[in-house]
Amino acid sequence: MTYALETRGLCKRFGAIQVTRNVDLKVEQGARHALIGPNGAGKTTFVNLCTGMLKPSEGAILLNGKEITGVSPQRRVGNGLVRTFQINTLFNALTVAENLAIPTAQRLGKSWLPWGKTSHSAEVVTEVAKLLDELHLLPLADKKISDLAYGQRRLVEIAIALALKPQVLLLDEPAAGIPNGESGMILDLLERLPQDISIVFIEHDMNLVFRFAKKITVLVEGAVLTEGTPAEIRGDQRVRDVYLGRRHHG
Ligand SMILES: Nc1ncnc2c1ncn2[C@@H]1O[C@H](COP(=O)(O)OP(=O)(O)OP(=O)(O)O)[C@@H](O)[C@H]1O
Repeated sequence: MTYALETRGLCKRFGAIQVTRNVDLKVEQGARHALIGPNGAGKTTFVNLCTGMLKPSEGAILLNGKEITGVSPQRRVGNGLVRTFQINTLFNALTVAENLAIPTAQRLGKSWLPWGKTSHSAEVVTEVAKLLDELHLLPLADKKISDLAYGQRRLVEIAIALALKPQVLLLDEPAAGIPNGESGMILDLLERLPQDISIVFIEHDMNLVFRFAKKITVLVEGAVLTEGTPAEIRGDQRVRDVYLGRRHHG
């Protein structure tokens, strides 16, 4: 079986500190795969290893069966492995459509200067409108990022990653900072994503995790504690112990 994304024996050490321990993760095609674990479990480090922002100390990363361990972060994006960007990478003075035009133009190999109307490419404009429509975000198209509510900015972040046409999308805490009870707007968007995109997401909002994930991997102290379906993870006493703050010894 060829996995959309796979890691084999992935390890990361910062000097004497081992942050990722022998992680074998298999992300199936079209997955809705959550990576959970307490603070400091190594989730963000794992994502950074997958995207190439960090170099592993040992192990291999495969995208659709092809090893990408030594491939640059930019080429990984070109190969279809995309992560969400943090909010502070949005251009506040530009509109939502203009923010989306930048990665769309990049993917289509066109230049895009929002302030130079003559450089507007019809293809970019059409693609942006199509994406906004698919995500039900057309009403936000002409709003400046600075005028959006926090949760809406998080939606734009995901849209920007989608503009790069990912095969594997890594979402780093899509609902972080969104007030309790409002994460529904993120779930609505996630549920509208094309089924053929394989999604790996880190999230602390367990409500969102249990509603969206089909498979959950639990990381503790840099290693995989266990993985399974939401029902299996919900019923696992070791997972409960970890979240209640008791150390795991088995
Ligand atoms: N550059 C670094 N040098 C040394 N230690 C690091 C470095 N980056 C991360 N760590 C350590 O690695 C551990 C895992 O951090 P990481 O941010 O990956 O965890 P996390 O599971 O994403 O946590 P959180 O849920 O709080 O975001 C932490 O103890 C952190 O202090």
